[in-house]
Amino acid sequence: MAISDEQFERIATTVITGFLGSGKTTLLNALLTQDGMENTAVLINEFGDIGLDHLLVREVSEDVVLLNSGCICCSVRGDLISGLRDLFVKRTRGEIPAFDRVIIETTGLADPAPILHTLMTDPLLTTKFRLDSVVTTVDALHGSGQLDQHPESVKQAAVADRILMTKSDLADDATRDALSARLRALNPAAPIYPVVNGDIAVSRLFNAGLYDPETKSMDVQKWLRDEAYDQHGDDPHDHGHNHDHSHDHEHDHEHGHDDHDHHGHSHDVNRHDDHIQSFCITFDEPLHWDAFVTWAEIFTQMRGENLLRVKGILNLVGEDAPVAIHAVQHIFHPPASLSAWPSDDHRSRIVFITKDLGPQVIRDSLYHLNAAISETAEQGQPS
Ligand SMILES: Nc1nc2c(ncn2[C@@H]2O[C@H](COP(=O)(O)OP(=O)(O)OP(=O)(O)O)[C@@H](O)[C@H]2O)c(=O)[nH]1
Repeated sequence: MAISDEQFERIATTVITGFLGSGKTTLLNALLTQDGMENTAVLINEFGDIGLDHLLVREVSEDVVLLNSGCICCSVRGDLISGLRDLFVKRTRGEIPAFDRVIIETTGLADPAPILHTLMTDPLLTTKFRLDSVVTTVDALHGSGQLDQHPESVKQAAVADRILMTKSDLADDATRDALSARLRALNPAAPIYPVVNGDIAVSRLFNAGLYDPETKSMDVQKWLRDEAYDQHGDDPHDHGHNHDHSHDHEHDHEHGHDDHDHHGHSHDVNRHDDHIQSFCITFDEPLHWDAFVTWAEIFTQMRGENLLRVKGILNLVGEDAPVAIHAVQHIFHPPASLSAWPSDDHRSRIVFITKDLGPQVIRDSLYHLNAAISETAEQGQPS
């Protein structure tokens, strides 16, 4: 699925998030010593003890700008915009090296949504930078308690493309396994890598976005990973949840525990995280774009805070090729038109990680909106 080089001229951006003290700075320090990281610019909230002369490090403050809605989930970060713009201008003028990647480290208490919204919506940033991956650090020992007590910690795990279980040397097998199962239930598609002192190859963390710079194409299947989620079929009257947990998670954690289900999220674990659900909704019949847009407007306006992360590939009426959609809470990324289907599976598939919002209401509302628009379109046809 070749696409124009323009997409790849945009600078890949990785966001590192994770709870206070979960090892973000340790990770960043370790990453920056690896080969191939020489052209990386870093934006961090505090300088801390990072001191790498050859790198471009710039501090950003907690300057958050509320959009018209006045909602913190929908805010954009003015400092992030000015920080990235400033870096880009200096790069263009040759005042700093031509970095080809940016890493943004958030503060430990940050809700990552405003940062992602900023990268997804600011008109200048979206033409110069592309969100490549969200990497979330979770403390192997304290992560479970933090998920219980801090909603930001749950959001940080839910929006991740990659989860690093940091300080894996400090937790025993049972603790790591329980946390791993819980994280998998929260975010089935993100690979979970156990890490000690930030020691992980950068290649595992980058290139998680829709655009694959190695092949210069869009790798939808790798990005969507809908096979990792529970599937909810297209019959609105059949809400039997298919608990076929044939998930295919990458998982480096090898310590032979027979009592741990390495291939699925256990329902014992789900009970502890009753508010968060992850699922995939599929539609066999093509969708009307108007139906999807109407649905998206209603849900982002009314339930945006409950939509932690949404990704999908849509089969649209009248279109031969699919469209990729992507949202974080209230904000939808501009849809990306693909040139062809990635496989023979031409169903629309949308994966959701939600809070207090189940698949049935989402599925039914989109199904009925689509049916209503189909009916209207058919009635408008000359007989
Ligand atoms: N034993 C062990 N300690 C670690 C590991 N990773 C980080 N630490 C320690 O954990 C502490 C917190 O690590 P940081 O990297 O500062 O965590 P952070 O997420 O950047 O912290 P904040 O910026 O305060 O949110 C430090 O004392 C690290 O040395 C690890 O894998 N194993």
